[in-house]
Amino acid sequence: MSTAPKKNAPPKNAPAKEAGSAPLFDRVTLIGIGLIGSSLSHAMRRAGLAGHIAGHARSERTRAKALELGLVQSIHDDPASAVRDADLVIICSPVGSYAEIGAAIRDHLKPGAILSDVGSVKQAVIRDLGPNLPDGVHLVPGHPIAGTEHSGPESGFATLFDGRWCILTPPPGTDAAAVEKMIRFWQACGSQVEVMEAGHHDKTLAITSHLPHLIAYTIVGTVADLEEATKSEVIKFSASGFRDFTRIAASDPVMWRDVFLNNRDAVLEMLGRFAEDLTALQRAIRWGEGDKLEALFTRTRAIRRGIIDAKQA
Ligand SMILES: NC(=O)C1=CN([C@@H]2O[C@H](COP(=O)(O)OP(=O)(O)OC[C@H]3O[C@@H](n4cnc5c(N)ncnc54)[C@H](O)[C@@H]3O)[C@@H](O)[C@H]2O)C=CC1
Ligand SMILES: O=C(O)C(=O)Cc1ccc(O)cc1
Repeated sequence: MSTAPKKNAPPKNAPAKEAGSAPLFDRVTLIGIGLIGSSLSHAMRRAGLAGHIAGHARSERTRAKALELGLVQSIHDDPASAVRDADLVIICSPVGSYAEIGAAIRDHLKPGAILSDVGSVKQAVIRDLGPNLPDGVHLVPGHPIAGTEHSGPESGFATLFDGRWCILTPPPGTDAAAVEKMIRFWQACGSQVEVMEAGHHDKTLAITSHLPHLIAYTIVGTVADLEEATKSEVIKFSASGFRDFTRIAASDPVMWRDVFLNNRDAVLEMLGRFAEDLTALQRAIRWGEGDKLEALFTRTRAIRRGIIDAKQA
């Protein structure tokens, strides 16, 4: 019997919804209905967070799928009509699309509405969505640290955010009640929430998420460039280490292009440090400096054990 958590099980750490209590938001609009947008719909419906979920998707196929799967109660081919009367708008598309979406929706947002997102970088989001927002609209950017390598409206599931962090990066001076409401929203979706400054978020995620993805894309690309006979042997005998890299390197190309283009400075800074450390390892291998290799591998093993212990605590 499988011991994996059920994908539609109630969240462990979310407050239970009282029978008959009003939803947190009367109307929520999702812009972009892929992995994260569809997972949010599942999680919101599980917790009864929205009176009505509206959606915007560019393609006819995604709009039809979103209705068929019951992810939205209304679907719009134009973002401006999708956000009309919404109390909460969550942009769930690649971050490179935000400037265009912001320009299309800003004059149609309801006074008092919260504008949020799920993008993997945060300073660029404030840069692209913050200016020219109407008075009374509250920008509360967010980033769930939860995902998979899959994309599209069929790939979402209700438990994606359970027990995972969601980081909120409201710009200084953001209405405290709007931030508090988004904390409650994400907790009800199953997450633990941390509020942090956007620049700090981008530096932290550059090393914990963006660089690991870049390394995975590189190593799988290196294998792809090997001559055919060697490549088929690599695939045939691939140990789980390489297979883990191939999973990460199967992540959405447009989404990750936009992450690297929009967190350029922090990624380049971490990449520089990584390249120096890699060169030091190369040198240790060349000169047979086993003590250096063993000392590093001992330190990194302790980090892994620390992560596992922290999860179990
Ligand atoms: N995939 C992951 O594991 C995670 C992704 N994120 C962030 O979530 C966001 C969405 O990613 P996914 O759901 O994974 O991607 P996805 O590829 O599954 O879905 C994105 C959807 O946005 C649509 N889209 C693109 N440009 C658009 C535009 N101009 N207007 C409206 N829709 C547009 C696409 O057609 C697609 O349907 C990204 O910003 C990403 O950085 C955050 C955490 C985890
Ligand atoms: O699938 C994985 O291993 C991930 O790392 C998912 C992920 C991708 C991007 C994010 O901004 C957050 C989480």
